[in-house]
Amino acid sequence: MNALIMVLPGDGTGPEVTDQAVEVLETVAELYGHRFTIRTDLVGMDAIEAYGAAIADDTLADCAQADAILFGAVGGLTQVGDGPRPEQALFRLRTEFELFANLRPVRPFGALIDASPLKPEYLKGTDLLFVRELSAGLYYGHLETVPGKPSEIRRRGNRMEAIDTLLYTEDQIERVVRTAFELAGTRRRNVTSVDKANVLSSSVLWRRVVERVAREHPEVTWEHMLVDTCAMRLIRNPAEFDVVVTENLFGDILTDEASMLAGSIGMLPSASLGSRRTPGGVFGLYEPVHGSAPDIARQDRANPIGAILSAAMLLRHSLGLHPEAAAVEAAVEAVLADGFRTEDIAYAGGTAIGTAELGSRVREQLAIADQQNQRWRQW
Ligand SMILES: NC(=O)C1=CN([C@@H]2O[C@H](COP(=O)(O)OP(=O)(O)OC[C@H]3O[C@@H](n4cnc5c(N)ncnc54)[C@H](O)[C@@H]3O)[C@@H](O)[C@H]2O)C=CC1
Ligand SMILES: CC(C)CC(=O)C(=O)O
Ligand SMILES: [Mg+2]
Repeated sequence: MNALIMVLPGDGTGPEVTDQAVEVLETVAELYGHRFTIRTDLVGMDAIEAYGAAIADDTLADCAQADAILFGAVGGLTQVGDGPRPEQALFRLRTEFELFANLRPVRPFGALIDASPLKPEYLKGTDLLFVRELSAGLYYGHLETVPGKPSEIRRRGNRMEAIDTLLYTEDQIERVVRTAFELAGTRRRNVTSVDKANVLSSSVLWRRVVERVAREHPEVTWEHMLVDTCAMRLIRNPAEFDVVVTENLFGDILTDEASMLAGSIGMLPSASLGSRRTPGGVFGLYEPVHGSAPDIARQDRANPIGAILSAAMLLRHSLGLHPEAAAVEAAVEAVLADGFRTEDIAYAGGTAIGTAELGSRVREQLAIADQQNQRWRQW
């Protein structure tokens, strides 16, 4: 198939891990006979320097032409003062393309079971999917798209105060909850909806919408759970969860916590999906769950697996290439089973290698699996 993929590597370790994911996509194209056109542009700090904005309008226009976006990470060590912030690139992309459903799967690899700080017996059977609402909530106070919704630091008398606004419409809740119930139907048919309904009005509305959508899906079991309880139960019994749906901020925090079930924040991929259809599926932005990790940037130390598994999600959700996506995941599994690890997961034993070598070993495994398949076909 032909596909146009927009690549936005960004800041810090973003370019290092994205390079590995792009090379994996190029290997998939070569082995499976696809033609992927890769177009790359600046986002984050370099874009602020070059274009005066964290993402340029022209870059957004190019993204609109693409089947999918592969994103690295944005952000620096220190926050810039009043000027544009690199993180605004993400918010503009999420808003522009109405990327409302952020899928973050957490499935610890067998070879890494000892890399998690949790004892192996607690991790047994863990396979969960977070569906994080991505288009609204506290993070969107500054955007003009929601008029009269303040987020600012201001003077009150001779002291300062700060305000952020948390706003959710019924429609914003309904579309993401519906996505979660539909996805649960393809898995173990269980949804946990996470909120803070004992305190927040937005959570009370969230619950009402969940109850309405749940009635349309009698085949799916479900429950409400308060976010503080969820944070605790994710560690005490992660295997009890199938699909977890929650609002933007809670989902951001809980998924960083859940990354440790997989051994490292460097392991988790994500897909941010909207509703625009592509020839193979749905348009989306794919990025690892971690940030720009400036503390280890340009040292060949970052774990590229979250980025590579994000590329696998891109193949599956935006291009409809399911066997290719599964082949990438199997190649990652094989590399880990062979004992190769970046330093963040090296305490599970094995051989510590750098970002680039891990990526090349995944590509090598893809080629080996392809040769084996060809041999099977000849027989
Ligand atoms: N999607 C994005 O672009 C995101 C951007 N950020 C931005 O990233 C910057 C740094 O934020 P932090 O709080 O430090 O979060 P972070 O996720 O970048 O790093 C947290 C810790 O995890 C480690 N880490 C992260 N990714 C890793 C990888 N692939 N392999 C091995 N270790 C890894 C880092 O070295 C660091 O010790 C900030 O400017 C923040 O705003 C944060 C989260 C997401
Ligand atoms: C810039 C941040 C809000 C991004 C983030 O932490 C995330 O999307 O996980
Ligand atoms: Mg985050």
